[in-house]
Amino acid sequence: MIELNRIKHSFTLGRKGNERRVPVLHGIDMRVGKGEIATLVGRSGSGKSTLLHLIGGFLRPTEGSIRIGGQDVTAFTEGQWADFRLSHIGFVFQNFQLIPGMTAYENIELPLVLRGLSASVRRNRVKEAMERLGIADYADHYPAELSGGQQQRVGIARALILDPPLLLADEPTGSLDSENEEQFLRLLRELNEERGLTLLVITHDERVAAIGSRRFRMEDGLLSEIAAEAEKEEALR
Ligand SMILES: Nc1ncnc2c1ncn2[C@@H]1O[C@H](COP(=O)(O)OP(=O)(O)OP(=O)(O)O)[C@@H](O)[C@H]1O
Repeated sequence: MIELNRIKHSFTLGRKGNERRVPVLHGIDMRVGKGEIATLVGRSGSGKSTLLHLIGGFLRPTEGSIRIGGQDVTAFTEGQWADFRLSHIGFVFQNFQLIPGMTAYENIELPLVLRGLSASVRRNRVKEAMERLGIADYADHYPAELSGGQQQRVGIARALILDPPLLLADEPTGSLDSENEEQFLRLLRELNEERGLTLLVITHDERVAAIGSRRFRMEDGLLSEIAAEAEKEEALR
């Protein structure tokens, strides 16, 4: 589902004429198969979010290539990325990124509007998603009128309303208490089992990292697989 080949990324800092390049990712190879749950840990500033933004098409790699769902997306234009994201990738962030001037219902409906679906199809799908996530009573609430856990569920409903095969999450439980975190992890596992949803989750939290069938670590812009390391140590014993 995700295939990264020799990915390098540098940011350019400073004023024009006096720029300097700051290398952040130094050659990343990563394969995540369909239906896998991948988790990514690593110190602050190690390059985790940069990697996620590359996979989501918000940044372009300085070198290397990216395939998602078998498609080479490396040279996609902005327009191609916008279409591709809508149908292939859902995003969940720590601070939920809901649109404050829209109700919970309208936030979840937005991807369906962008997709040009009819009002009756939209109504049925949003209703079903809200019931599934236990937020049907909050349809008319604005984000500021919802708890953190409820906002997170609205964010997930919006991310998955078009049934994308891949969900990318950046510190999704960072603002949740432990009860909401547990509910959220249960939901991710269910979605993975029921729909074969592929997940890539960045986290600082060991409990979240533990749901990964594939566990990766970023260290100074280099990626390694944790389970593979443990197996290697086992083999050397
Ligand atoms: N737009 C940008 N311009 C310049 N440098 C950037 C930019 N975005 C990130 N960086 C730098 O790239 C490095 C990696 O940042 P990144 O956000 O990927 O780290 P992270 O591992 O996700 O950290 P955290 O866990 O704190 O979110 C950092 O040194 C950061 O300062």
